[in-house]
Amino acid sequence: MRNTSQLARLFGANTVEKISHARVLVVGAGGIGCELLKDLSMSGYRHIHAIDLDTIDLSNLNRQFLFQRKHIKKPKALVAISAITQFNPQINAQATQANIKDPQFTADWFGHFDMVFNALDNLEARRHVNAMCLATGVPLIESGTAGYLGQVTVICGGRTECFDCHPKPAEKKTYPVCTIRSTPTAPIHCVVWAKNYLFAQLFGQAEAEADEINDGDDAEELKVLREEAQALARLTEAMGTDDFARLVFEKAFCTDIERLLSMKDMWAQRRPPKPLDFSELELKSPCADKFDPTSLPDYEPLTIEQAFSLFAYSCQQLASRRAGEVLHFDKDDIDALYFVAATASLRSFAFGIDQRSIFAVKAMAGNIIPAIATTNAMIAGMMVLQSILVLSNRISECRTAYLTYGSKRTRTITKETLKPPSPLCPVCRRRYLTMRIADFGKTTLGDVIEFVQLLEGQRDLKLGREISIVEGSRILYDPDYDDNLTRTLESLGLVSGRMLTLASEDDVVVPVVLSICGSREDGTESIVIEGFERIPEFAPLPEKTPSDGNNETDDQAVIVVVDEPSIDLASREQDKRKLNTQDVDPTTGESRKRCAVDWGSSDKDITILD
Ligand SMILES: Nc1ncnc2c1ncn2[C@@H]1O[C@H](COP(=O)(O)OP(=O)(O)OP(=O)(O)O)[C@@H](O)[C@H]1O
Ligand SMILES: [Zn+2]
Repeated sequence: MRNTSQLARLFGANTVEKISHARVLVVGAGGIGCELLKDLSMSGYRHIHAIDLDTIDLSNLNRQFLFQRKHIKKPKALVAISAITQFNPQINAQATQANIKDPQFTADWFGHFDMVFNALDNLEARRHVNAMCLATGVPLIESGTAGYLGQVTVICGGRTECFDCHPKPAEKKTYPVCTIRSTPTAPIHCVVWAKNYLFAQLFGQAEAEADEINDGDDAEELKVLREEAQALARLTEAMGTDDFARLVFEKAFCTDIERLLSMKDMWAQRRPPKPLDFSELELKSPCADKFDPTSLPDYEPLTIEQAFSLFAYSCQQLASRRAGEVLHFDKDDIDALYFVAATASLRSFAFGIDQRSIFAVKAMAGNIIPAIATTNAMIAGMMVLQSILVLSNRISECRTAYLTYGSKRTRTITKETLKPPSPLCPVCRRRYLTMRIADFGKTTLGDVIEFVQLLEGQRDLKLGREISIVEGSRILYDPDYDDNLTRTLESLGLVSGRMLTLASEDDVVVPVVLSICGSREDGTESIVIEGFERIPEFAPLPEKTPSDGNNETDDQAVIVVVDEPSIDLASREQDKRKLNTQDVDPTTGESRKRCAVDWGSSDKDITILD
């Protein structure tokens, strides 16, 4: 760590003092999280809590530098915290392996931190942390990266835009390694396998690391990886010979599938795959020399014979090029695309999965964005700089910063001032209230409802009489479900710090944080409500017109679309450009950027074998 005098020269002695006392939470110890934890510990932060639900994977090691091979399968948060503690033994860091959305992380728990850093990879968790920070008034530093693009912003409830002030692009799906390697069930799984595994292993950079794998905790998994890499390495020796296509085919669509079939348990509840027969298909298909790939339909799924011919043809083409260069998949490289389309199609035939056209495969394969360590490092650094401004109460100097690359802008990093909360934002418009309850063991849900209805008459919560009460995804009460009315909050598992959502029939939402108040001095009220002074003053929402599809009124109404990438490449390109260009704020008419990255993108997850 830099010594205190160096830090004081950089940030000022007062700020260094504040940094050393600040309690900060880092959510996510992956690509950005590892860089961030290292930077925080090197910048004088001492009270750091990291949380991550995941364990370390072989594929994380190329960019998550706090992790080593011996840590595979160990919890990310724990290993990351132990690594930064070695950099600076004076820090008082804690780690938790858990989902940040778990109810144990109550509003009270969030409220104990001075600042929260999001280093996440999905929209849902980001939105949750955003809501918790707004509810508790804790500043949030939000971040995201996608390939060479990155973004950092600061969210201070009531003062700045929040994460939900503008609709985000739909979230994309993540793919566990075993789905890709062993149990594909959808066309995209086959495309990811063809591109990231088969193509990369055969024609990309030789995979040296598999040879260095040591036996350890996860010897089984590593052994299989090593065997697979070695078997493919042996095949590349046959590249350029007449046998090459047959050997690849037999390994990928016969031997490997037979190996999977031998794991009987795996197929107890699933349809087992069928190995494909090279000789049988060879007899039915024209040989590679006479085959013309341009005769294939671009927009229709291939037949198995067409897929086979395309496979043999593209193998031959790529093998002749591979002799002189290492190949990288590029959706515009026609040989590479043909190989991926053909092998994805053959795998789909083997596993009984729907077929996709070459055009659709191009869209799917082209959408995969690699995670880049340098981008993560730059974004993490910017997060720390923003955090120091927040701690010094210089929020007005905080900026949303964008990292761009390859665009026409001359600067790689651009910034823009923070905007006030959007009057249309369903999350910022909420009235975050605190309900103080004297005794969770005595107060019933019925008491709470009675109290809210009384309050409605006095304070105009805009909930009306027909309210429902939800905790997370659990419905506790609605007008058609009153089973819990006589149950105490304690018996419903509600403890201090949990957040209840009160919702009206018209989707007006009032989040209420439960809190214990002990016995009240006057001994009269068992429930009181606080926080009205924090209610933002927004003008009423304009009447909705039928074309206003975008303005959600409540996050419970949001459907996170999990779909495969659109096959409309032209509009995808337009969408991508939209993400990076100036846009007009509908509420102020001002020109503004929306975002540089896809906040919900988990595409990095599918570069499993990079
Ligand atoms: N709800 C959540 N609670 C806690 N941690 C989460 C939650 N959602 C995601 N994370 C963590 O956020 C981190 C995001 O990091 P990153 O985007 O680098 O993903 P990764 O899984 O480490 O890498 P890759 O996906 O490229 O293999 C991950 O470690 C992930 O486990
Ligand atoms: Zn908002």
